[in-house]
Amino acid sequence: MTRPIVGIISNSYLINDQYPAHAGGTMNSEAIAEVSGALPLLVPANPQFCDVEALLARCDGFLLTGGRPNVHPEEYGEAETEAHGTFDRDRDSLVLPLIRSCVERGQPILGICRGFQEVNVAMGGTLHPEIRDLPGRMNHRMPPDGTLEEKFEIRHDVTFREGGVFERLYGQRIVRTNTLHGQGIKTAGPRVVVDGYADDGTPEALYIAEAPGFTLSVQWHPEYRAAKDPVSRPLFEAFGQAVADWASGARPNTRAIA
Ligand SMILES: N[C@@H](CCC(=O)NCCCC(=O)O)C(=O)O
Repeated sequence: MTRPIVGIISNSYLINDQYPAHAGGTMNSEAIAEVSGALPLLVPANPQFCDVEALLARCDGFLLTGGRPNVHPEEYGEAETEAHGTFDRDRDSLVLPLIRSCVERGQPILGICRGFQEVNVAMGGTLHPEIRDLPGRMNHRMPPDGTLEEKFEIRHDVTFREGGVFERLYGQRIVRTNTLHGQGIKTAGPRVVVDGYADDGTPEALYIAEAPGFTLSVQWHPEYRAAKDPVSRPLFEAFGQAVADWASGARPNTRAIA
């Protein structure tokens, strides 16, 4: 049987500070291939090379990966400041409409870190430029000079809403996760259900209310040690099931939900 195809949203890099490239972390491909059971296909995140319609037709679901550049504040109606850091306007212009189409059609998406923030912005929410500057918040950024193990170290609890989707997925209300981000959700979009929080109040898990398909997204990085980590594995397995269903031709009844 052919495997379902998951489009992995890439990031733009300069190799050796010179050669422009689209790249995706190997751990994303590993999680999709080995835990979700799908074929990972790297998507150049730039509307110059691919359009939403073609992606929706070719892929069975999308992994909205993490990424250093932040979603541009104009996408949520705010002016750019120095605190907003660097951007990737090409990724913004491809991925935000792609998310809205997937939500409407019921085509599966799994958002991670920047991808989690993109889902909120695509659905009408806003972001804080730097959450560690907010009173009572911890620093959620990775140590700048650490090893990979230190950067992806498990650092805080996430508590899920009682009886919510994530509690049902994990069979428990509290899990422990890594954390590698500077921004965070300020206001949730009208249909964005924040289903889990860190102890300092930072939104960590969400889904889209009344979406016909899989929309679970997380602020942490489940792609790290996805096959072994007990918090990562169930999420990638559930996403794999959703993309397999989509690939088999199963379509959610969007009319009943609208
Ligand atoms: N830029 C956003 C999202 C953070 C994020 O996705 N981090 C992953 C970094 C992966 C990499 O190093 O390329 C924020 O800071 O909140």
